[in-house]
This record gives sequence, C-alpha cells and structure tokens, in this order.
Amino acid sequence: MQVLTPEMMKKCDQATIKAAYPEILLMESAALATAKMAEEIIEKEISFEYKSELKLSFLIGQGNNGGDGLAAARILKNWGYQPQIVLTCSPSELSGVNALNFKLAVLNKIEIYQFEQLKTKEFISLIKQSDLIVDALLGTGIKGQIRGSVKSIITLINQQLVKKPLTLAVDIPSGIIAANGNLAGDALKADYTVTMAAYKRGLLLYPGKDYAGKIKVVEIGIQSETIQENSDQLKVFNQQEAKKSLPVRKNNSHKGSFGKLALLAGSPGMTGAPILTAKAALKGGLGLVYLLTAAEIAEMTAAQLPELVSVALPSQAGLIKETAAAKILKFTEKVDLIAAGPGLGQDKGVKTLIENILKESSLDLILDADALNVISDLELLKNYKGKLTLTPHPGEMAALTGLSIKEINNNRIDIARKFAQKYQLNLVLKGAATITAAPDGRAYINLSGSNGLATAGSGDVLTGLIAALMAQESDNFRAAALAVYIHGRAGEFAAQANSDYAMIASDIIANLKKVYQELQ
Ligand SMILES: NC(=O)C1=CN([C@@H]2O[C@H](COP(=O)(O)OP(=O)(O)OC[C@H]3O[C@@H](n4cnc5c(N)ncnc54)[C@H](OP(=O)(O)O)[C@@H]3O)[C@@H](O)[C@H]2O)[C@H](O)CC1
Ligand SMILES: [K+]
Repeated sequence: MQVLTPEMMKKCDQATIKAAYPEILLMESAALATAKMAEEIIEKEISFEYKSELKLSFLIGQGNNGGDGLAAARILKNWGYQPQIVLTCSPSELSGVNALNFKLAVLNKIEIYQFEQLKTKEFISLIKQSDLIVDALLGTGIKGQIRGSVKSIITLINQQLVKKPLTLAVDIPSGIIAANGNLAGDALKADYTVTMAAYKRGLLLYPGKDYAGKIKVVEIGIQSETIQENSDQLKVFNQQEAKKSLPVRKNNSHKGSFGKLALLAGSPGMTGAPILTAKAALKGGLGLVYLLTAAEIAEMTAAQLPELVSVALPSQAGLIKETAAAKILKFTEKVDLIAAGPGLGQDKGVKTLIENILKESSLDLILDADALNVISDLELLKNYKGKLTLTPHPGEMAALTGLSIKEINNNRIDIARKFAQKYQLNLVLKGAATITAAPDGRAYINLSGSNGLATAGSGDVLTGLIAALMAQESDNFRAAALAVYIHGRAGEFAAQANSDYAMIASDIIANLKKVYQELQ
C-alpha cells in the first residue's frame, strides 16, 4: 500500500475530479467512510442504549477536511445519532463543497456552534461531555504553525482536559504535518484515524505516528492506478506484504540450500554481539553460520552456541589484524554471503580489513555497526562488485552522510532513498519507523515494532535476520524489508510477554517462531 505526500494526494484528487468524478462525490465517499468508522468505534468502545443519547462532537475547520466532517455529521444524523458541530469560522467564510455541506447540515437540523461565540467554559464542558470527538479541523492542507481558532481549540483540549474523550481524526490528526509527521506547534491526539485513499507520510513518521492511534485507510473512489501514477513507490511493509514475501522452503533440501554465512564479528569486550547475530540468523532459517572472529574469543563463542562454527583470525589486542584479509577472502569462497560489523571494534586494522572486502569480494555483503563506522571512502560502496546492504542507525547514517542526527530523523525517507540510489545499495535506516530503500528507488516504511526494540543487541539480531532472509530469497531488498518486519513483529510478541520495559534482545530471537507461525 502506497504512502503519499500532501502534494501527491492533491494530484490524485485533482486527476480523479478531472476524469469526471465530481468533487462533492469524493467528499461524500470520504464522509461515508468517516461515519462508518465512527459507528464502528462507538459500537466497540461505548456502551449505550439509544444512539440518540450519545454526544458526538464534530470539530470543523474551514477547508475540505472540515467539509468531510460536515458531511459525516449529516450522515450520522440520518442514521439516528445526534451529532453537534463546532465551527472554527463563520458560515459565510465557507465556500464550494464545504458551504454546500454546511447548508445540508442546517437542513438536517444538526446543532451548530461557532467556536468564537462560545465561552471557554461552555466549550470545555461540551468537549468533556462528548462520547466521541471527530477531529475535522485540519487535514493535508495545513500550512505553517497552527493559528487562530484551530490553535485555541487544540490548546484548550490539550491543556484543560485531564481525561480526553475518545477521538477520531479525519484523514490526519489536526496539527500534524502530513509531509513529515512533525508538529505544527501542537496537535490533537487521536485514538483512531480514518485516512483517505492512501497512507500519508505524517501518519507513519514520528511524532505524527504517536498522534494517529489506530489507522484505517479507506477507499473513496480514487483508482489504484491513479495512486500508483502519482506516487513515488514508497510503500508500507505490513503483515500482508510479509505474507507475500515469505520465502517458500523446498522440502528436498540440505543445510546448504538455505545459505552459508560468513559472519565477521566480535572482539573480547563484545562477545555477545556475534552470538546474537549468529543465533538470529540460524533461528531466521539460515543453514550454516561460520563466525570469523578474533583468536582470543573464538573458542569461547563456539562454546556459547553449539550450532556455530567458529574460526579464529589473527588479532592484536583483541581486534582482528588487517593481515587476516587474505584468510577471510579465501574462506568466503565457501559461503553464500558475508555479514560484518557486530561487536567488531574499530581501529586501522579493522578499517583496512573492511576496505579489502569491499575491494575484493563479490558476494552479497551486509555491513553493520563497526563495519560501517570505519568506512570513509564512499566510492568503495558504489564500486562494490556484489550486492551490498547497509544497516545504519541514525548516528551511523549521520557519520556516513556528514549530516546531523536531527537532519537524518527529520527527513529519513528521502535521505535513505537518495543514498541507496546514489551508492547503488540496499539501505536499512533503523530507528522508529525503519526505512528500507533499494538501489532502484523502491522503498518501504516498516509498520511492525515496539519501543522495547530500542535495547542493546537489537541491531545485532536484525543483521542476523537480514542475512537469513537474504540467503533464502533472491531479491535482497525484499529480504531486508521482510527481515525488518519480522524483527519488529517478534519485538511486539516479546513486549507482550515481557513488557516493553523488561524485554531484551534475546527475547526478540525467542519470539521469531511466533512470527513465522503467523506468516505461514
Ligand atoms: N477534493 C479533495 O481535495 C478532497 C479532500 N479531502 C479532504 O480534504 C483535506 C484537504 O483539504 P484542504 O482544503 O486542502 O485543506 P485542509 O482542510 O486540511 O486545511 C485548509 C484550511 O485550513 C486552514 N489552515 C491551513 N493551515 C492552517 C494552520 N496552520 N492553522 C490554522 N488553519 C490553517 C486554511 O486556511 P487558509 O487561510 O490558509 O486558507 C484552510 O481554511 C484532506 O485532508 C481530506 O480530509 C477529502 O478526502 C475528499 C477529497
Ligand atoms: K483532521
């Protein structure tokens, strides 16, 4: 399913209207979907005897988002509810389809208030008594910081109400910038969002994602071809996508059928990282892991995980020496892919080692953590002969690009995509709302996960999973996106079992089986 910017959404609306779909009909479809969602929420969340006893309050802005709200209120009135409307402007300031929907609301005898004419106390009491608020103040047309009556309403609700009524946002919570998920000063938190035709970026990026609650994308008459033509190939990776992408395992197979991984990882202070990566790779379905590690810890790591084949490399002060390059490259002749980085440590020797692999190997290669930190010549990435995947967190991405972490997080989608295209590699930009980008411009925003995933070793687990899925699926980009999804979903299961607070990286691995069972 596509993820759009406000400009793309506008183009879709315009193309649909131009192709003979009247604007009022589009708005009516959006309103009908909103009314249905409101009814679903009411039935699920509120116990009541008569529809007419429920207080449904519609907060209505001056634009088309408000128009959606006006029409939805009218539909619910016709279904036997008693909605009331709070308008942020005077009726004479409404135009076009919004003015028409206002007239219809009046005709249907809906109770209408103008915010400016209400005393603060009256407004607060009206909101407090509401069983459901429908937020149709601002949608994709937001410009600049919130202002005027819209700002007063959002501020009053956020500052004066200890317990906020159940809230349904129309299209996007008001105050969230649809292009990037940032706050336009302040925003109204929703429990549910009904969004028209496609996801908007701001619903999936933080802080917007925290404001949106449960999101439902509804069809309003815009053809999927129109959305496809006006989008930029950014999609969500959700359970449906994961089910489609899960590699089929052949019955007539041996451990070589599911891939052999050379994992270059670990140092004396960091013996857990390679174990987490190796274990996640094996539990992810990979056939065989060779851990290539510093001589000091080769034996000890082998003892920690009996399924592992541990290979000792020459080292100095615990870090693998650059002279190990020849041995590693010779060794990689018998594997299908290489993953490097977890717990590797950083020094000149490690840097030379990684550079040599980038210059000489042509296997599928995943670089994570310290293997990313030692890269200074980005041309090496571009010129790599095999298929390359990088898995930076925002700090590592900042080091790779020379941007600040804040800049990365403010524009993570575009930065990840441009980097992947420029250097012709798969990029997994980690953090809340992980982006997976392909060299050909495709990209996914991942939808699974929990804040418990922000725990030591979580990235090491992801690297192992990416290796596992890549070994089983030929499209490395799809494999990486699937691994990110599975990692996030296993994190959700781990959080359910342990709480977000108490889960650790090993719990992600322990819950992989539940994800595979769910996807099969
Ligand atoms: N045909 C369609 O386009 C459909 C659209 N749908 C819904 O429409 C909205 C987008 O509607 P749009 O009118 O483009 O914009 P909004 O309603 O979101 O906002 C515009 C009004 O809000 C005022 N505004 C803008 N920024 C601010 C702000 N920071 N603070 C306060 N007020 C603001 C703006 O005022 P101006 O003075 O700038 O003109 C407008 O009054 C979309 O989200 C959907 O809900 C339907 O889905 C159907 C088809
Ligand atoms: K809204």
